[in-house]
Amino acid sequence: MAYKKYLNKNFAIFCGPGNNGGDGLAIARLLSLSGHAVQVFLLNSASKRSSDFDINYKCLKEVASVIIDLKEISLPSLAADTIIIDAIFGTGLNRSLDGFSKQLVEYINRLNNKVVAIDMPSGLLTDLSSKGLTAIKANNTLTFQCFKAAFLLPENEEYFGNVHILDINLHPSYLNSVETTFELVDQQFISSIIKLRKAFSHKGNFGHALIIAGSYGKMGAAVLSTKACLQSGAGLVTAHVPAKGVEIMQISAPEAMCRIDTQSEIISNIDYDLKPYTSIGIGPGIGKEKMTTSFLYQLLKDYQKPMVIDADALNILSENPDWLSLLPPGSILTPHPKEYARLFGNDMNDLEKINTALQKAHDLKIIIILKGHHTFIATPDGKGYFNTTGNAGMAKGGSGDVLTGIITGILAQGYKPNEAAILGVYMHGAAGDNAAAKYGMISMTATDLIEALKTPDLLTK
Ligand SMILES: NC(=O)C1=CN([C@@H]2O[C@H](COP(=O)(O)OP(=O)(O)OC[C@H]3O[C@@H](n4cnc5c(N)ncnc54)[C@H](OP(=O)(O)O)[C@@H]3O)[C@@H](O)[C@H]2O)[C@H](O)CC1
Ligand SMILES: [K+]
Repeated sequence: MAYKKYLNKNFAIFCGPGNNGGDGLAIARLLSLSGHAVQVFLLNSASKRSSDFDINYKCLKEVASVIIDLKEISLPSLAADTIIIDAIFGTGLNRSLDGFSKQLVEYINRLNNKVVAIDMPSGLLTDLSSKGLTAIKANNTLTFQCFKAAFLLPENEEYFGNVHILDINLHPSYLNSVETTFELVDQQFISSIIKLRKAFSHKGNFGHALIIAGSYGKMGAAVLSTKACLQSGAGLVTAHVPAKGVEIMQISAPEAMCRIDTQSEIISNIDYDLKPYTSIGIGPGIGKEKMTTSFLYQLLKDYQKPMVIDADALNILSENPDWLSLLPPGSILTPHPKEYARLFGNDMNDLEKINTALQKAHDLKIIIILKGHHTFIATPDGKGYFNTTGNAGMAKGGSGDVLTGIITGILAQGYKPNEAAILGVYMHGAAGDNAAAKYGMISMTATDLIEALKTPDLLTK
C-alpha cells in the first residue's frame, strides 16, 4: 500500500544506455499506461546501447511519453514534487562517474525531490568501495533479487536509503552459479545452524561456560556478560572475578558460580583446572593492569581451546601484537571499530576493513566479529557473513559485554566456533530489535538486551 502515496504524482526518469536504463524505460511505459505524467531523460544515448535498452525504447515510443535526450539540453528544471527515478547506471558501473554523468548526479543530489534508485544508486560500485565517489543519494533503492555488498557497508548509507529487494524470479541455478565470499545471516540461515534440545536433556548436556571478567569499578561488565551467558542456553556458568566483586556477582547472577581471584580488585591468576569448562569468554571490564596483562599471556600459553576475547583483553593484545600468534585456533575476537583499528590498523575504508578481517581470520585461524550496523563475521575459511539483525539503539555501553556472554554461552553448548559467532551475533541483534520495539532506541539499555533474550520465538520468527 506504500505505493498509494505515489498515485497522481509526476515522474522524471533518468535512463542510462544499458540495461539499468532499459529498466527505467520499462518503468516509464508502465507509469504512463497507469495514467501518470512521465518525463524521460536519456543520458549517453548515442553511446553503445544495450539490447534491453533498445527493446524498451521502442515499446516506450508507442506510448505517449515525453522523451528528452540530455545531450540537447542543459540540466532539466523539475517541479519540487516530481519523483525522480534513477535508472542511469546499475550493476554495470565499472568506474567512477565523470563528465556529464557526474554533473547530472551532483545536480540531482542538490534537488530536494524524492529519489528512487533502480537496482543501485548510480555511481555506487556494487562490490568495491565507493568512498569519496559521486553517487545518487536515494530515499529508496529498489534492487533486484538480492542484497548487494554495497548495501552492507556503513560508508554507503547516505546513498541507498531504504533498500527494497524485488524478486524478479531469477533462476536459482543462476543465483547458485554466482561465486561469492559473503553470506547474509537471516532467519533462514540461522535455522540451518540451531541445535534443537532433546526432551531428556540435563544441564550437563549444555556445557559449562567460564566468564573471566571485571575489576574494581567495572563489575557491571562482568555481571552483564555473565547474565547474558546464562540466558544463551549454557548448562552451567562460572564467573571468575576479583575478590571484591564476588558479592556483586552472587547477588546479581545467583545462577552463576564464582571463582575468586587472589587479587581483590583485578584478575591476576587462575589456580584451578580449566578442563571442566567447555568455553571461556574473557575481557569485559578486566582493565589492563600489569598482573592482568601477564595473566592473559599465561592463559594464551596454557589454554588451547577456542576462547571469546573482547574489550580490554583485545586492547592488551593490540599492545602485544606478537601474542596474536598464541591465540588458540577457533578463538572468537569481538572488536568494535576502535578496538579493531588498534589491532589491525585504522586508515581503511569499509571494504578494506572487511578484507583485512578475512585475511587475519585466515592467517591466525580465528573468527573476527567486526561489530557495527550489519556486523560482519570473518571466518578462517575465507567466508564472510553479514548479520541482518540489530539497530542503532544497541550502540551503548554494555552491549558488547552482552554479546561476549551470549557467544561464550553458545560455544559452551558444543556449537562450532563459526556457528557460535554467527548465531550469537544474530541472537544479540534480534534481542536488540525486540528491546528497541519495546523501549525505543534512545532509552533501551544493555540490561534490556538481556531481558529481550527471553523471547520464545527470538530465533524462529
Ligand atoms: N540483477 C539482474 O540479474 C538483472 C539486472 N538488470 C538490470 O541490468 C543492470 C545492469 O545493466 P548493464 O547493462 O550491465 O549495466 P548498466 O546499465 O549498469 O551500465 C550501462 C553501461 O554503462 C557503462 N559504464 C559503466 N561505468 C560507467 C561510468 N562510470 N561512466 C559512464 N559509463 C559507464 C558500461 O559500459 P562501458 O562499455 O562504458 O563499460 C555499462 O555497460 C542492473 O543494474 C539492472 O538494472 C536486468 O534488467 C534484469 C536482470
Ligand atoms: K540506478
